[in-house]
Amino acid sequence: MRGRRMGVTSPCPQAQRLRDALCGPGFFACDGAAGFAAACTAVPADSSQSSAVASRARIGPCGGVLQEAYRASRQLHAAEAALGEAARWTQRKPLDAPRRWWFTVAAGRGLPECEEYPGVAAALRAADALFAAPAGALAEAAAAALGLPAGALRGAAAAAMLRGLRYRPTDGHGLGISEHVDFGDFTLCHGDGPGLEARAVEAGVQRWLALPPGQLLFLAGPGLEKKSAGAVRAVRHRVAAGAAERFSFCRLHRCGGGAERSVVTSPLQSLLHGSALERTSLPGPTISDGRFCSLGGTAEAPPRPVGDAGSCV
Ligand SMILES: O=C(O)CCC(=O)C(=O)O
Ligand SMILES: [Fe+2]
Repeated sequence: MRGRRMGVTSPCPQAQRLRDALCGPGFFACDGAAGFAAACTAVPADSSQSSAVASRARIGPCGGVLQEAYRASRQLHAAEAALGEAARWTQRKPLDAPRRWWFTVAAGRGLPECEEYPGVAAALRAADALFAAPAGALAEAAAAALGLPAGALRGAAAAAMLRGLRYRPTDGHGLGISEHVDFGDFTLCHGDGPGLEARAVEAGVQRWLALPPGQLLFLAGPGLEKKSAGAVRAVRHRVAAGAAERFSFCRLHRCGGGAERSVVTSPLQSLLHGSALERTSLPGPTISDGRFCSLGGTAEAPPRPVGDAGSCV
């Protein structure tokens, strides 16, 4: 069933590319989603800097909402860490010797409000909305590209939960999160440093592929696998232990959190493409706005090399 075509008639090149990525690896980098375009990956972590400064450098100075969200996440995690077992907003795993901590932003769940952590809740809600916009566009585009009934993935962007994760630095042994698939239709991830790895199968050989930090990454989930009758496979992924503290955001879509409602999404402002993954000869889609076929010329835009910081310093 894997790679089976799903009854799409004359797909536009971008929809074709999206379908190839979904039915192939199931994961890809989304380059150019509004608010994520400025994320920089070129500045390597400098061991002479504090991890917070190094992380900021990797996110880039022009990340806007995202940069504020990472600042808020660091602030919340630091405050919670100081509380130890009395922490109220974060969970941790493993319980006895935690390697990662996370808090959740979702409908019906509280966030630390103003007096306690000034600006934190607002920054995290803004981050949630930042992820929701490309999620809505991707849900529509993926349904169309796969030939699923219109609206098959509608509501996924709203029924979501955003996790703000922190990984402690390690001696490089073990894993921050062991191998798993997420729940829901798909996950969008963004990390401030390396660590996230996806299982890729090339020529029948499986290997762990390091996914680039500082980029918005799409990972197919079991919901999409089921809805596509196995044409798309949920992506197995894990987080490798790293020498630097790592922060990330992951938004899981249609995962039972939040109310089902249709969302009106703003179009993606420029390109999404799989540049980082193309380096590894895995296909990645070139996607423009929620309709995908409307900007035909952009499909030919050359891939941006990994680590190209663009206008960011
Ligand atoms: O931190 C990451 O980049 C991935 C986290 C993850 O896989 C998860 O929370 O399910
Ligand atoms: Fe995950």
